[in-house]
Amino acid sequence: MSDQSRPCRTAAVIPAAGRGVRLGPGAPKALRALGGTPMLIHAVRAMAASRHVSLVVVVAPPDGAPEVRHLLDEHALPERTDFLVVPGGGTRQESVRLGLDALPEDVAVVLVHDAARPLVPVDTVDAVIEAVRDGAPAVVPALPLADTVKEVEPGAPGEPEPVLSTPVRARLRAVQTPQGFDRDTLMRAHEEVALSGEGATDDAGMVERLGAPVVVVPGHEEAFKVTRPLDLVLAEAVLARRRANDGF
Ligand SMILES: Nc1ccn([C@@H]2O[C@H](COP(=O)(O)OP(=O)(O)OP(=O)(O)O)[C@@H](O)[C@H]2O)c(=O)n1
Ligand SMILES: C[C@](O)(CO)[C@H](O)COP(=O)(O)O
Repeated sequence: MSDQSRPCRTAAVIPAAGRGVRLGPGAPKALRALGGTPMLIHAVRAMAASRHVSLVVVVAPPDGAPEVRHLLDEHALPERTDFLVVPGGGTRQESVRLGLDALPEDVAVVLVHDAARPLVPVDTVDAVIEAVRDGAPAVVPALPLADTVKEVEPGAPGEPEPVLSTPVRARLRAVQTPQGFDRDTLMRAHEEVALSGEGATDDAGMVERLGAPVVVVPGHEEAFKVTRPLDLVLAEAVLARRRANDGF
């Protein structure tokens, strides 16, 4: 294959099909408002803010693809980026797989980014892409932990749980998204390492099971996941601070 015909585009797959049970009753989490705009639109803009990302695939709630397409059409998004919408599945792993299936052949680098991390800064996105382009098959942004972590023997809800061990905190990282991959490696992981039940909690973990190397680059405090109601309070505050700073 000549250099010119080699696949080279970078695409972002955004799983957005979750219900957001931990956030409480309401619309699917990705469609809930943050600063008056659906969380999903923030996440899409965060990916499209990278000049390297030329395609964004949004994985919508299973029965919500037309609504998501409509949302993308009615919000201002960069013209240089293409957008696709596909319906998602019952687990995050299934939703990511459905997004990967929609990628055109010329995509060589794939980011997988939670719609639930709407405020990731573009520098973090670019750092992940650069590490993949430099040759790492799988890259995760991550931060050191503030809390000490215990491994426990899970018990009944509300019952004391015996502690099994205390991992050395300095060796632990809390991982975020976007996670970046060489496309072939990620496809192979989803084909060979698909896990049943709840599936894998992140894509890099599936690549690890293949035996392929995964590296960590610095994450960002503002790339946190909106999971519980307090996270939404923090996200609103971060957004308000950004908007105030942009005003000056
Ligand atoms: N079947 C699913 C489940 C999750 N996700 C996506 O995976 C990301 C991370 O998941 P999480 O924050 O756990 O979202 P939910 O599954 O919606 O949350 P909950 O477990 O509280 O219902 C989210 O962007 C979510 O939309 C998905 O695309 N398809
Ligand atoms: C992919 C992820 O955001 C990395 O921290 C996380 O594992 C998603 O987990 P969830 O079970 O979907 O909340």
